[in-house]
Amino acid sequence: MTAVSAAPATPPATRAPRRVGLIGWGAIGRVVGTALAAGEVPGAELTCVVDNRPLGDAAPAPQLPLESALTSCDLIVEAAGQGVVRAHGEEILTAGADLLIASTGALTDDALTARLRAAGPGRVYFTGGAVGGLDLLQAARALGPLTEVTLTTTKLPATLEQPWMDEELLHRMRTATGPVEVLRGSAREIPAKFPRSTNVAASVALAVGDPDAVRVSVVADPAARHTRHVVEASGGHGSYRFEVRHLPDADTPATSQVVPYAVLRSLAALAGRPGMIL
Ligand SMILES: NC(=O)C1=CN([C@@H]2O[C@H](COP(=O)(O)OP(=O)(O)OC[C@H]3O[C@@H](n4cnc5c(N)ncnc54)[C@H](O)[C@@H]3O)[C@@H](O)[C@H]2O)C=CC1
Ligand SMILES: O=C([O-])CC(=O)C(=O)O
Repeated sequence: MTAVSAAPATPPATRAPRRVGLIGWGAIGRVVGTALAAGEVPGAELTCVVDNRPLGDAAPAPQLPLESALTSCDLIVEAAGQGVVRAHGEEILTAGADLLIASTGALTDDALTARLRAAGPGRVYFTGGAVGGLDLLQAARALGPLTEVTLTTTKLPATLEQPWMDEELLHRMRTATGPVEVLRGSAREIPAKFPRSTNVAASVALAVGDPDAVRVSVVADPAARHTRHVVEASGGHGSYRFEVRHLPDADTPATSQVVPYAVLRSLAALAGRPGMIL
């Protein structure tokens, strides 16, 4: 028998860690930034934090203006609001950094979406955030159109109050003793009406490929200890239903506690963690 000489061992591919800049040191950003700084996402390190409030020494990395962050980071995480995506998304991608977006509601603007998808060399990504099943909906869409897509979001009334609401609606929400439908519309309309509370509608729209095809109902419920999102979709090839109930963040109850962990999961995938469910 002839011995087969072993080929020289190939060292595992080593990649430089992703240098992450985090925009927004709020309910999402604090959890994401703290975990990154503690080394909990192998292959990614927190390089800086951008926020329009002075953070003092609250963050575990230097607070920088966005322009400086873009010279030291190759991945920017937006956890600040839809306005940041609108104002800076293209600038970030053009500077060569990848961009992971939490405020998907900004993407109901087709012109902005087209500009972000065309911009580069940085690449744009979206986190699934508070809603599940988006991967499967995106896969199912390849089989044929999804004809009936609905999202029902139920939250505590105070998290849904908006400056455009009239006294009658605010009174109805504040005095509700059970669930009250606050607004119904398409996933193009709703995220602009509740910019901090219904990005999930835009995320579902991104998955099914059409914000006008997703019908959304926003419900205020004074008994909603958990924020609830129910996504239902059907097509010629099957039907789908995903329901999630999340504890809200204690200080920012518009945001569910799970959202920063969804962002961390997205970051792990972008950092190349093996074994991820994609
Ligand atoms: N995709 C999803 O499922 C979800 C998305 N979101 C999005 O994430 C955003 C952030 O959520 P939270 O952390 O709960 O909000 P938050 O209000 O707790 O924190 C936002 C942080 O961003 C900072 N900020 C605001 N505007 C800024 C600007 N122009 N430049 C720099 N910093 C700025 C604020 O000072 C604050 O520190 C929400 O506004 C919402 O659009 C929130 C929850 C779920
Ligand atoms: O955190 C949630 O449950 C959803 C949310 O705020 C959003 O979609 O903007």
